[in-house]
Amino acid sequence: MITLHGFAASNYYNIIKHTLLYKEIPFQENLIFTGSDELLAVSPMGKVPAITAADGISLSESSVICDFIEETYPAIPLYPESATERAAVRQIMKIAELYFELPSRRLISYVFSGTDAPDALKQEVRQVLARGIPALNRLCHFSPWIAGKEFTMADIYVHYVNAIVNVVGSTQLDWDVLAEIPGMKEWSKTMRQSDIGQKIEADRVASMPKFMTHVKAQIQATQSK
Ligand SMILES: N[C@@H](CCC(=O)N[C@@H](CS)C(=O)NCC(=O)O)C(=O)O
Repeated sequence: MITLHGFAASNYYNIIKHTLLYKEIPFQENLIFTGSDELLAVSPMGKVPAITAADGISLSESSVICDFIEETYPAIPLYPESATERAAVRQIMKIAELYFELPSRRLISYVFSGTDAPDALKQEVRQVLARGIPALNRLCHFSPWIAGKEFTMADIYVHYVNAIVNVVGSTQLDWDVLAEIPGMKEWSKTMRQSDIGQKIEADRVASMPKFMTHVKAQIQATQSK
């Protein structure tokens, strides 16, 4: 059975969890926070998520894990059959990661600590998001799914990317970023209201107290160095 390592407050973790649930693949969850040797043993960069597959091999990096899961468990597919359409799905995922998730993530420590990020940093983040928005506008269909008629890995991926974009936009940038992409908010609502979306959100909310205790301990440890 697959073991999913990490914690339910992580949006990347939830990409993999949603994928496993959607594809009806049995798995167990192993709660590990960042900064532990246990995590380094399964994730060379010490990042969440990681999985240990049925054959004992461990993998990290969410897009790599997504591809591995798809190739190993093709019965309920999350990528189209045609190579061109598969690439289009991956293009949406990559652009969302590079120009939506990663710039927003630069402000996440300020969200957790409840402090205001420096203006220069906010400006840098705004500039990248401002290029990501028209790119996603060009690529996303919402007809009804993000890449078109079929529900794909891009729907799962972008939904959890948006979790970070949303919280950073509202608390640090005073910017409703998703409202800039017509159709995105309605599609987000559908994703949130799905059975799996609701289960993952409930698990995330339940995990928050333990996670915040861990984050505060990390902040204190950094400050006392
Ligand atoms: N590129 C990685 C990013 C994963 C990531 O940044 N995970 C966060 C948790 S949401 C993490 O482990 N942060 C700790 C760190 O960056 O050291 C992936 O796609 O899986």
